[in-house]
Amino acid sequence: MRDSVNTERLAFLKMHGLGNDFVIVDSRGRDAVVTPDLARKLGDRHRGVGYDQLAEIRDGRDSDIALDFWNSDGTRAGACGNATRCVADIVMDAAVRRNVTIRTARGLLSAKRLDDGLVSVNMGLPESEWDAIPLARPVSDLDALPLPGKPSAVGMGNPHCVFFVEDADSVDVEDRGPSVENDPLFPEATNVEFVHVIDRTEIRMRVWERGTGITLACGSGACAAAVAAHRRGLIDSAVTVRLDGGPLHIRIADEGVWMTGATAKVFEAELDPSMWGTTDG
Ligand SMILES: N[C@@H](CCC[C@H](N)C(=O)O)C(=O)O
Repeated sequence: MRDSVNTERLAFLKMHGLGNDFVIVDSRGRDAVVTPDLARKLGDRHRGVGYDQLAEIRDGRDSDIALDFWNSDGTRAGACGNATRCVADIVMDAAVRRNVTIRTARGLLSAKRLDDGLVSVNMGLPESEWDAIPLARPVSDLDALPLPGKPSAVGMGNPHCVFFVEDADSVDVEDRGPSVENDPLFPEATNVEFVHVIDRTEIRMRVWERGTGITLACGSGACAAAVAAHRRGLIDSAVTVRLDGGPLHIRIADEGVWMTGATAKVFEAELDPSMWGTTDG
């Protein structure tokens, strides 16, 4: 056996949801191709393509499609709300449909196109047990974690730590994000949100994403922020989350947390074979 050079070009699509940007690889009808190494290489904004998350589309068994998510540092993510909306957008377009079901590590999600063209996804019910979020140990109150600032912990298929601050715009996210992301209270690390309440239907949020860093928007983070604010009695069940990249509309319902917002295609391209290694020949 010797290594032979991979000559296959890998097609991908670049999309974004409010500036939260994604590389989308369609692996339906074949084995998965994304590895931690490929995810890291592709995620490099200088030597690769650059993205916040990579979404690999897989064949669905009990759903229309399945989705795997990767962060730009090569780690896996259990949920990615904006990438789910972006993929739902193109899958619904291709099938000339207005709804789609998507199997993710988080569970079975459903998405639909609204009359105004925006894509809405039901991100499921928030996790409210410490070991499902997950936290490293039980805490007496998920809305007053034993950390400076007493943030809230919310699981949306991935962990979130939501800080309520006076002014989200004046938080040094790059300074505060990484230490919370890697606090031992979060055995799988965490996404970190800084939020202030504008009124009962509007909040402002900035985010530090686990495995990626500062992003212009985070869909699961917006859901987590709304859930935390609602649990604290600060907002109604429908709220607009004002992110650096634009607004996301969140509605907390009995069947799950709905997230609605814009999606955009950027370009389609093919990855040079040299970028994605060798195969045994
Ligand atoms: N941008 C995403 C969340 C991405 C996953 C996250 N970084 C993690 O590791 O959990 C979204 O729109 O939800």
